[in-house]
Amino acid sequence: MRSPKDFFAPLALGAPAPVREIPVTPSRMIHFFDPGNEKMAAKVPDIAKKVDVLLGNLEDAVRADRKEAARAGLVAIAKANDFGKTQLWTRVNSLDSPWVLDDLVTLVTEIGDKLDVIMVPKVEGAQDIHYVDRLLAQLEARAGLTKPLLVHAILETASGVANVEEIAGASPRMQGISLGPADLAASRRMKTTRVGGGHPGYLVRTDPTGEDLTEGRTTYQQDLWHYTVARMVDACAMHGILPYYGPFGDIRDVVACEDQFRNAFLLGCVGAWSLHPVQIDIAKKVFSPAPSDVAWARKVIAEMGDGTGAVMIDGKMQDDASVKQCRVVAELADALAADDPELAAAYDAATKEALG
Ligand SMILES: CC(=O)SCCNC(=O)CCNC(=O)[C@H](O)C(C)(C)COP(=O)(O)OP(=O)(O)OC[C@H]1O[C@@H](n2cnc3c(N)ncnc32)[C@H](O)[C@@H]1OP(=O)(O)O
Ligand SMILES: CC(=O)C(=O)O
Ligand SMILES: [Mg+2]
Repeated sequence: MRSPKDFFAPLALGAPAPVREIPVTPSRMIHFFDPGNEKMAAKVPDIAKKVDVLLGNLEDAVRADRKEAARAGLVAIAKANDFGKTQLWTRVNSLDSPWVLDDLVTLVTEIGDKLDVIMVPKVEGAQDIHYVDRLLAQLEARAGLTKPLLVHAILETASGVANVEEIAGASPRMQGISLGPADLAASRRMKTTRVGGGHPGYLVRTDPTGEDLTEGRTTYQQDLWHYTVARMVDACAMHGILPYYGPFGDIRDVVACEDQFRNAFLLGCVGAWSLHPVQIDIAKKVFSPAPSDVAWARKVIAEMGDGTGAVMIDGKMQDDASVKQCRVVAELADALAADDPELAAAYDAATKEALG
């Protein structure tokens, strides 16, 4: 553990100083693509206009014999394009793999100035972040980078969950954490066989109403990921970094995908992954607050004045704690609306109606 006094010191001579605050730019969807897949790569310039984050994936879902092609493809795409405000991230291979060292050396030295965040899979504890932290500092110094790269961890091992608080605070580079439900299920020896989402067998049932135990008993499916997402959100909030839901693998089931994303949004996550173009608009819709919620938040803020005391608004008691929640929603809405005239108009129209 570094001394608090040294926490913000660069870890290599010539490396840029770490950031003091994680930049909070929109990241409602982290759109995954395989940079070695020519069909997908061809779509990237157009997709970049629709997403907050574009992520060149080098890890799982890229075949072993395509790892080098994916890495080279990402270098070529980054060099050939300027994605403007759309962030460019990558997911490198896991730290125990034969590819990760070349991933980091190549990407940082070739396109380190184009990359915003490096996603590290299968993080087990702070030691994994410390390793990446030092290596990145050395490579940043070699590449002459002036802006430090940020690090995002995937929460997808049982030990990662047990250590999530120390992972979140392991380095000033830590930008955020995503839930990785597929590898996490495997690591925990859960008996699911899918990528994220719920399971019909994970349920509670109402009490029996008579002798027949099968009659008249409603069942309610439960959220397999509630505990982990809530714990991840707390760890991230404690350390001033951003939590995300990860992938929803049933691409066809756009309805359940929206539900899973919304659960994460309500619990505090700022975004989720889109694996397929069809999931981009789902994430945009879910992780942009609804106009009616924004209008309500703005109304409470307006009526609460300096935020102290208690008032009744439409029959509901408001005080310091509820106005703080309203500020979270209103500030997020303002940040998103600043770059999206359509969203800004929807928020303003709903606010006008609510305020009369
Ligand atoms: C557990 C984890 O680690 S999750 C993270 C790792 N997984 C990933 O990154 C998966 C990324 N996504 C994909 O590989 C693909 O979307 C798949 C395999 C899920 C589905 O691919 P397909 O069967 O080709 O889907 P589909 O036929 O609907 O695709 C339609 C078009 O969109 C393109 N497309 C599909 N996914 C993407 C994407 N993520 N980004 C850009 N374009 C895409 C396809 O190439 C296809 O192009 P075409 O019309 O020119 O042929
Ligand atoms: C996100 C991811 O990598 C997983 O679910 O395993
Ligand atoms: Mg995984």
